[in-house]
Amino acid sequence: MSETVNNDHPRRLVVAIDGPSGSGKSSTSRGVARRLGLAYLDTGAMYRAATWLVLETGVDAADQRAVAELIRTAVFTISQDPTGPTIAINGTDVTQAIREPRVSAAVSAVATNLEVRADLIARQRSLIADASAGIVAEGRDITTVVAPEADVRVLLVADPAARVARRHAELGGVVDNEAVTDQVIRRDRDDATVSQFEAAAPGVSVVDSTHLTLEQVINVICALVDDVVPRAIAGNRGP
Ligand SMILES: Nc1ncnc2c1ncn2[C@@H]1O[C@H](COP(=O)(O)OP(=O)(O)OP(=O)(O)O)[C@@H](O)[C@H]1O
Ligand SMILES: Nc1ccn([C@H]2C[C@H](O)[C@@H](COP(=O)(O)O)O2)c(=O)n1
Repeated sequence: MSETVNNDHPRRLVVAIDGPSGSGKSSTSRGVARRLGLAYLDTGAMYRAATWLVLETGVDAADQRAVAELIRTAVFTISQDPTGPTIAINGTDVTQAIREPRVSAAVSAVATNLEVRADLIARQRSLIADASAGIVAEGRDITTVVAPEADVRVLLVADPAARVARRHAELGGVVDNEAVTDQVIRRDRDDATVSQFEAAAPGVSVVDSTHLTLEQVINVICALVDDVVPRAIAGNRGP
């Protein structure tokens, strides 16, 4: 399907999207960024890359100071192209490796390390500030902590059953339900101890994707952008 891209923005547009696991943040954010000609930042990928490094180096994930020190000195290299985002840490491309179940199982331990959070939040703010053509950034605390001043702030939600089913399908239906439920529901419970993504903060629009196709969700968010920054996408909607 061809898509019309508009990058003739009247000003630098920042779109912030938060939500629980499997709500569709990554797919939706990439679609919105593609349609509006914006960069794309997957902040979850940064926590995953940090976790990959912890596992790779054998640092004890429970040793919060050691983990924080390891990440503080790490170099992240991130491509913000929504058609093919990549991430490397200390020179190793981990774009695929960070999706492995061992990383998904361990990531909350790193993402709930408050020193690591402070470090990655600072890096994310700077990446957003440097995105000269504007950006769609997604995660758990973008609307509330990383970029509360974003032009458009969205909390993307979906019923837990839909989120587990989506993740199950994404993993080819071969991973047992208990493991998938752990990846989605248990991880949300742990992550929610440090970020507020279960209820919308004031000024944040809730979009429920349970009964919407991906295309419909992208349309809803582009319409929210249109409301806030009319010239950003006027006349440039994709099919
Ligand atoms: N509106 C939708 N309808 C049906 N399936 C969807 C929809 N949005 C996304 N999906 C599918 O659901 C799965 C999870 O989507 P995605 O990875 O974008 O979610 P996420 O919120 O970024 O998850 P996580 O936070 O765990 O990375 C993917 O397979 C994606 O194709
Ligand atoms: N801004 C963010 C982004 C992500 N996390 C945590 C939550 C997840 O456990 C992990 C990986 O995210 P995902 O790729 O599943 O979206 O990182 C966070 O705490 N804050």
